[in-house]
Amino acid sequence: MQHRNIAFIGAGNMAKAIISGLVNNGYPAQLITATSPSMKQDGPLHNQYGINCSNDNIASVRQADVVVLAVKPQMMAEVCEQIHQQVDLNGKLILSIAAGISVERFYQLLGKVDLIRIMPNTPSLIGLGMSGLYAPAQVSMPDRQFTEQLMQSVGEICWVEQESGINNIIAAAGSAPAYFFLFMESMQQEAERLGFTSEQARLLVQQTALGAAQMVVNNPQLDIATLRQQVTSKGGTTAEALRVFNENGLPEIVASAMQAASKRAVEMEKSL
Ligand SMILES: NC(=O)C1=CN([C@@H]2O[C@H](COP(=O)(O)OP(=O)(O)OC[C@H]3O[C@@H](n4cnc5c(N)ncnc54)[C@H](O)[C@@H]3O)[C@@H](O)[C@H]2O)C=CC1
Ligand SMILES: O=C(O)[C@@H]1CCC=N1
Repeated sequence: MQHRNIAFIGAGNMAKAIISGLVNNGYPAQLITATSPSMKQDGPLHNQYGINCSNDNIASVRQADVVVLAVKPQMMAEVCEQIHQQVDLNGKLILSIAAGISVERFYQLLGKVDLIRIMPNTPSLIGLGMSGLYAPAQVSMPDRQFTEQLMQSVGEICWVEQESGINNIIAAAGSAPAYFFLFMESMQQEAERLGFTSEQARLLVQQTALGAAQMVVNNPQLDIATLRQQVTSKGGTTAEALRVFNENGLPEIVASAMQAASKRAVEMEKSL
């Protein structure tokens, strides 16, 4: 892929996940800078990944071709206004990974910049990310291709045509690792109650989750429902477990939870 000088503004969970995925996939570490207020030049991110670390957003944005805005949505206005006042962003590509900040809001904060919204998720850390991408019509093809390749280097990507699609990506992928973690936590707790040690319970759950996910990946010709049916013997144990899930409305709970995530992103867009 093409290599450009990238500055991550904000170096928290999500930025670290992308940086780790990029460096492990061979992106030149010397072309990556990460900033946060307490960042030391020779801090852990430098030692672990060999990237440049700084507490100076302005200097980092000035020397970058690509700026990844990776602070919390609530911090975004302050961070962008400071950048806008001090740096000419003309010719730079701005990538936002924030939930709940619209392109229109970024234009208010930064002027009419070249901007693409990315909605990644934390499995980018291990190269298994799932990112949604949205670019306004005027963004150039080379900028689209660069962003696509950047995120493909840490996982799979899905373009959305409408900006509102980013909020649905949040519901289906950005927030979704946490849904699976909650499900696995609940299973681990019950496995412990059934008498397994914490380590055994974790192994049982993680290996089963991994195996189930891998079966879905390896069998694109099979509906997920078919894989479920293959486990479910008539009158057997799985059928009983699934009956309890269904009687307690698991599909409806999942649907409401996803709608709540998307709705929250819409609310944030109105307030931030
Ligand atoms: N955590 C996740 O799974 C996902 C997060 N996102 C988005 O990523 C963004 C970051 O989220 P997290 O990494 O979870 O948050 P975080 O709280 O872990 O990271 C935020 C980082 O910003 C830094 N920061 C605070 N003020 C700053 C400033 N003035 N200048 C530079 N850096 C500053 C903090 O020190 C911290 O390193 C958010 O906008 C969120 O919506 C998107 C998809 C998934
Ligand atoms: O919880 C959040 O708001 C962020 C966006 C998607 C995942 N984490």
